[in-house]
This record gives sequence, structure tokens and C-alpha cells, in this order.
Amino acid sequence: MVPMPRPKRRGLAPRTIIRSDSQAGVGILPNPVKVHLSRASVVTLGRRQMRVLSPEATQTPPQAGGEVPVPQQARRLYSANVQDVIMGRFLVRGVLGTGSFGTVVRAEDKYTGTLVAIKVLHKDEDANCDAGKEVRLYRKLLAGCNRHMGLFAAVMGTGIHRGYECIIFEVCQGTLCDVISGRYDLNPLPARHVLEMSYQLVKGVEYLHSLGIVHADIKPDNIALKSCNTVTVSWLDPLTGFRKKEVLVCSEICILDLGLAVDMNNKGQTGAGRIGNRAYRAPEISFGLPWSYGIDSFAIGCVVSELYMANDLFPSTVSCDLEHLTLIDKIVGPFPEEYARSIELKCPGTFTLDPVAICFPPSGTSAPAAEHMDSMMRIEQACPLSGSILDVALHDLLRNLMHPDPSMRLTLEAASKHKYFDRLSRLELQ
Ligand SMILES: Nc1ncnc2c1ncn2[C@@H]1O[C@H](COP(=O)(O)OP(=O)(O)OP(=O)(O)O)[C@@H](O)[C@H]1O
Repeated sequence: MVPMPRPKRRGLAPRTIIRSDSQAGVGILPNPVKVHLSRASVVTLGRRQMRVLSPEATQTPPQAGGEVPVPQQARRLYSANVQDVIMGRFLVRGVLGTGSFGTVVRAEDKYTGTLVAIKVLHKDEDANCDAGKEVRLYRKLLAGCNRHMGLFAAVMGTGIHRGYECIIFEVCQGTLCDVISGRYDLNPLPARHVLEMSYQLVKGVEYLHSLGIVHADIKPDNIALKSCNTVTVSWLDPLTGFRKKEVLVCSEICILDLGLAVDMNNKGQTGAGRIGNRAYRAPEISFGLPWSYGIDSFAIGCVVSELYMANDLFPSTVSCDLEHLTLIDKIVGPFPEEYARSIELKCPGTFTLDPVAICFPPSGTSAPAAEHMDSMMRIEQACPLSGSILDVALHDLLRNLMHPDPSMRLTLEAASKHKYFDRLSRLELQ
């Protein structure tokens, strides 16, 4: 049976918490701005406006019979119709996903029968700027003709369809989000697959860094599987004995979506503004500080932890930056004292210093205590990463990838040489 696309695990809720750029540089928001989103709204994030889709606009509920439904007509979004022909050549077969910048459809080349993924970028001035950037970054990757290119979905061409900019990609099958959420019933992944996928992820993004590009949106939704083919094996569960289990035939992955990527060659090696998904966001971004390549290391640490645990690292119910930072402190912290002092100087009211801890709930907050109750319970129940990651070498790698202080965080070049990867024997990427 063809698995149905699931809504992204971390899709934005109808009432989503967003901080506008006016707060950048003055630290985190104690009381986040709550914005009621209509079906498709434009909000200011960082220095640009960005389309945010409400769940109704992004979810495509499964239909009986395995057919992929197409999204309803939405303003400025490409409305995919099965049998639509893109650029006079590609027959639309279904929708693979819809994101902030585009609708990605599976399509068949009517001349060769080849299946491709076409990202049809939303039609608005801002998104089209990003289209140009995304294409330029992919061209930069291609120009390198580097062997790491296999770790990115190959770009097969670009074009315009009914005024929408399109990028044609190699089609991949499913994402790590599907794997972690249990859609393919692959959990727990064999340790070997966690190792191989982690290594590819580290090497792929390390390659981006070597070109001066920060991906800035590493999350399980943006890592695809090259193939979802599985075999059934007999698996010895220490508690219940032998049972049948599905295992991927091949652990090859593919990094998607350079839509938010930042070319640091033009930026003096630091970026600014809020970027990426909170669940994978490095603390310096939430503090409103300049950030750099380390934000990808942090996000990769989160993704690898989730692959290993087959579960979220930070709960998707986290309601504000301060709660997220408190969880970082508890799960992969503590924040080093010197770093906390330097943040407190720049963003007063973020830390208490004796002992060092994030101020959560913020002192003097106007929100009634009841509003913080769920957050406090989540924080109390969170356990340090060492409680969940039993493999000592992997735990060490993750602690260093997710070091709360970016100046002490492992670079991906160093990560690729970490002792956890010593046990790789046959990966060609070495
Ligand atoms: N080459 C591909 N093969 C298969 N599925 C793909 C491919 N590219 C994208 N997708 C699917 O489409 C979804 C949206 O694509 P993408 O992330 O590029 O769009 P976006 O608008 O930039 O999204 P975001 O909001 O995450 O920035 C992905 O999460 C993935 O599920």
C-alpha cells in the first residue's frame, strides 16, 4: 500500500506564537506575541516577510484507494490538479508536500516516464526572491561537482508554469519526519542506520559549510529517504522475544530545501534574525544574537537524537522561547556560567545568576500562573539526554553538537571525525 503523506509534525497551529523582528537584539520575549492566522497569512520573521500557512491550507487528508489528494485553491498558491501538465511536459501525479515557500508535486515526464518532484513556488514577490536564491544555491552546489552532491536532491531544471517559478528535483521517498513519527513502522531504527544517516547528514551539511552556506532549516521534514523499500527481519526483543520487524533496505538520505539557506560569503560570517523551526533552533537565535554555522550543528544534534529515540527531543507543545531555552538547559545544558553572564548583560532578565538558570516563568510576568502550569510540568518531566541515549560515544557527539554556547559547539568538520563514526567501515563517503 502506498503510504499517505502526513501533515508535518511541527506544522504551525492556528494560533501560532511569533516574535517580530522589532525585538531582535533585545533578547527573548517573555510574553510571546500571539497572532491569529487565517488560511494563509504573511508575517514578519527576521528581515523579511514570510508566508505562513494555517494547517487547513497545508493538510491534505488521505483518501481511500491510495490516491494523493490535491490542496484546495488558495490565494497565490499553485493549485495542483492531477493531470495538470507543468511546462508542457510534466504530468502532475500528486502532492508531496506544501511548505512556506512552495507546493511540491510528484510529476511524470510524459516523454521519458521519469518521475520527478517539482517545487512550484508560491506566487508573491517575496517568495520569488527566495526562488532565485534557492536556485542560485543549488547551482553553486552543482558547480562543485563534488561527490557529496548525492546527499542533496539533484536539481534537474527550472522553469515557469503559469507564472509560478518551478524547480525540478530528483524525487525522494518519505522524510525522516515520517520515520520518526512511526509512519513506516521502522522504529526503533537499527543502530547501524542511525549511524549511517547521521554520518551522511554531517558530511552533507559540512559540504554546504565548506561552500560558505548555512542550511538554517535542518529538521526531519527536510531530510528525505532515497528509497523506502524495506525487508522483514526477525528481531529479538529482549522483553518479548522474537518478532517480525520492517527494516529499510538502504539508509541513504538526501538533504532538501535550501529555501532558508544563507550564503555567508555575503554576510561577514554571521547571520542575524530568527530563522528555522523552534524545535531545532539553537539558543543564540532565540537570544536574538548573531549566529553562524553552529546553528546547523545544533539542529543536526536534535535530528540525530530524535532518530535514535524515535521521539521528539523538545516537545512540540513548547509555548515560548523561554520555555524552549529552559528545556535546552535541562536536556543538553547547563549553560556555562560565563556565557550566561554575557547573555544577561545583553538581554537583562534572561538568566538568574546564582545559581545560573533561565528565568522561567519570567519574573514580573503578567500571565497568570495557570498559563505556565503546563510548561512547568513539561520542564519538570524532561530528563537529561544521557537518560535516553545509552550509547556513550553517540551521547558525547550529541552533547558537543548541541553545546548551548556556540563558541564551544562542535563544527561539522570535527563532528565527522568523532569517535562515534569510527565504527563505520564501508561508507563510501569517508
Ligand atoms: N525532492 C523531493 N522528493 C520528495 N519529496 C519532496 C522533495 N522535495 C520536497 N519534498 C516534500 O515537500 C515538502 C516541502 O518541500 P520544501 O521543504 O522544499 O518546501 P518549503 O516551502 O521550502 O518548506 P518549509 O516550510 O519547510 O521551508 C518537504 O517537507 C517534503 O516532504
